[in-house]
Amino acid sequence: MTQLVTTEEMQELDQYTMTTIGLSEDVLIERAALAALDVLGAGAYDLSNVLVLVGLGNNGADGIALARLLHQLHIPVSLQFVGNANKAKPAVKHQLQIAEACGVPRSEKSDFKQASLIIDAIFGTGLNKDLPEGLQKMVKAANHIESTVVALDLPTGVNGTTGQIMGAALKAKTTISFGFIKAGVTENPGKKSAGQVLVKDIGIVVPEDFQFSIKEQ
Ligand SMILES: NC(=O)C1=CN([C@@H]2O[C@H](COP(=O)(O)OP(=O)(O)OC[C@H]3O[C@@H](n4cnc5c(N)ncnc54)[C@H](O)[C@@H]3O)[C@@H](O)[C@H]2O)[C@H](O)CC1
Ligand SMILES: [K+]
Repeated sequence: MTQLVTTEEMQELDQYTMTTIGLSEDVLIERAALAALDVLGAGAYDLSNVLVLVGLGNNGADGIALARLLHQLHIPVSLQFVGNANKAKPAVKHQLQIAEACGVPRSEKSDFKQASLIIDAIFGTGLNKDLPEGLQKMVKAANHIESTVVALDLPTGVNGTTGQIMGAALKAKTTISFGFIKAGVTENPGKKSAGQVLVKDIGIVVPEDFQFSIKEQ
């Protein structure tokens, strides 16, 4: 049986786990990164030159933590910020500090064609409007050269609740859903962007009396 969630429900469960249960944001980010590493390590992906694209929110924090884990395993990886890193959330800046201390390489403007695998850690459940023009162009360029993309939590550009495309959406080979599968990757057009959808437990706790809006399938 699969329980689907809306992005609002996922955010509520994230908050409950952090504020009521007391699992810290950094622990959830680390578990998300370890869960993604588990998928990447299963042998189905070319890890010869991994490019991690990171946004300014916690989806980006997941990506930076994953880049650090890959680097520590001597896998060739580089981090590229999408957006102004100075405007990033504290959790992102903290992960960046750790990654830099571990020597994770940064790239300003990567050549997607050189990457054997792109990790999409730009937007997750926090996407709340159409992608900025510049990012839409980048997404269309990456889709055009058919880069292999693994999306963390949601493919960037897909509305996690409705499955609508917010201007443009990265086309992923695999989407690694943290905690629960978001409804948006089960409905077209979002479903077409998500590729194979996996779900990985990262320790999210559901309150006894929590009412899911989507019936379990
Ligand atoms: N919340 C948690 O405890 C955990 C979340 N995890 C991961 O984090 C994302 C959700 O993170 P959040 O910071 O809420 O949002 P995003 O990273 O998806 O988005 C970043 C940020 O960007 C702003 N924004 C939204 N839409 C746009 C837009 N079109 N243009 C520009 N900027 C935009 C908005 O302010 C967002 O906050 C979740 O998917 C998980 O991957 C951890 O895995 C676990 C803990
Ligand atoms: K993403």
